[in-house]
Amino acid sequence: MKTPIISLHNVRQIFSGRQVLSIDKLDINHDDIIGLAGPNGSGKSTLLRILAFLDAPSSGTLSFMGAKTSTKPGAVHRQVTLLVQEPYLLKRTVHANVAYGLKVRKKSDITTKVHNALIEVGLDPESFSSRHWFELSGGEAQRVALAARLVLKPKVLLMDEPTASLDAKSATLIRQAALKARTNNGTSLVVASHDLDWLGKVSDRIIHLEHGSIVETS
Ligand SMILES: Nc1ncnc2c1ncn2[C@@H]1O[C@H](COP(=O)(O)OP(=O)(O)OP(=O)(O)O)[C@@H](O)[C@H]1O
Repeated sequence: MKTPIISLHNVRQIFSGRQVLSIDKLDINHDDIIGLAGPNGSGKSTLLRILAFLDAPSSGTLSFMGAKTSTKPGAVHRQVTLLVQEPYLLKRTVHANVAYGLKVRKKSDITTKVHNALIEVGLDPESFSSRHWFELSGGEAQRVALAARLVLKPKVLLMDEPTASLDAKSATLIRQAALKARTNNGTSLVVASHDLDWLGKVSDRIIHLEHGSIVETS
């Protein structure tokens, strides 16, 4: 069995003296698609931020590819990415948004890669590449933000409520793009959502959180 990409052991998160997360063990393996379900305040976003190495837990250990780490080293930074519920877009065109990470990493064939990433999320490159951030609907902006992450072919993509306030068609397109990322690039996914029907269609297993603890895995 391969080393998990991310492992959590006895992780606790305490905010203002209150424990909001308590996970004894959780492994994110290669090719996993894990759903996170649970009521408001059950700890889904808190867990995603820890898995993204954005917040260090109050206690417990966190490993990336078998090596213990609490901070976000450069290698992790490039390979683990979190798509938040209301993603920030650069105040530029769609093309510039999706190309940004590729330029920072000095990648080649940027135009082709941006073109393909937009197709993956169901946005026609001809009509969307030159549009500005303010000319997009909420669902389109969400998909541009997803394209900007998928184009970097991360090892792990974490998504917090990616379909909240989206219509059924956009939700389906996001699901298809997530599944394609695993098939084409071997990306593992962890997705928090209140839409259990959508989550069931995309996930291999669903972890149910309540009061910060895993109460069921289905
Ligand atoms: N920075 C913070 N400081 C203090 N408390 C926090 C902080 N962030 C989250 N919390 C608390 O931690 C608990 C878990 O919050 P979290 O956002 O992880 O839940 P969630 O399952 O993602 O909820 P939702 O479904 O509403 O998005 C909540 O009680 C919340 O109030």
